[in-house]
Amino acid sequence: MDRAKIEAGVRLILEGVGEDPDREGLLKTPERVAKMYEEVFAGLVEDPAEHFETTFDEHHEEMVLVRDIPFYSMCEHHLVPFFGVAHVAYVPAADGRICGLSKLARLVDAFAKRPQVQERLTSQIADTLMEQLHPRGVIVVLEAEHLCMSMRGVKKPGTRTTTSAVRGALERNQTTRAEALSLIFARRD
Ligand SMILES: Nc1nc2c(ncn2[C@@H]2O[C@H](COP(=O)(O)OP(=O)(O)OP(=O)(O)O)[C@@H](O)[C@H]2O)c(=O)[nH]1
Ligand SMILES: [Zn+2]
Repeated sequence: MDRAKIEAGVRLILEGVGEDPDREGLLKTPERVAKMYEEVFAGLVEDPAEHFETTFDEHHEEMVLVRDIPFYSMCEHHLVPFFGVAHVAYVPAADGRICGLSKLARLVDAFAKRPQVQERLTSQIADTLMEQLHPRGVIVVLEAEHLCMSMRGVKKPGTRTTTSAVRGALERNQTTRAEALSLIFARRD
């Protein structure tokens, strides 16, 4: 990532809004923001497939669901955060492999840490899981609040957007899909 370019851009934004980028409190702001962007856009320089180098041959053919994976992403239209939880479930194939549970959360992060729209983030997680594990099916559900809808524009704080991506057997088999959805949306208390 080109830190100098980000810093120059932030300085221009500060000037653009009528601030003085040379006043004490703002002196290090371009540098801080550049460091922050390196962190929140780290997914741009990461290959999500790398998280699936280690998998296990477990012959488990029932559904695996990791629910409530917190994520933070950046809306590509306004460059403000959208954030919430991801639920990722897959059904391993008969001759298929399972992955470490943490890898599902790493996969979510790899795609969340980019300029995104929620729909694409959801599909990318599902498609990569299909490619890497060749499972019978995958379902990914994301629930998120978009700050571009809360703090500005239409100003509707508290709205949550739910997106889903269903692949493979879960797409075809209504009973398995219903089971996944009832586990995902089961009451938490
Ligand atoms: N589908 C989709 N839309 C998004 C997402 N994040 C933000 N948006 C929307 O992207 C749209 C951009 O619309 P524009 O009309 O180009 O931009 P705008 O004038 O700033 O729109 P307002 O937010 O309505 O003020 C807005 O309706 C946002 O709510 C997302 O993840 N998915
Ligand atoms: Zn936005």
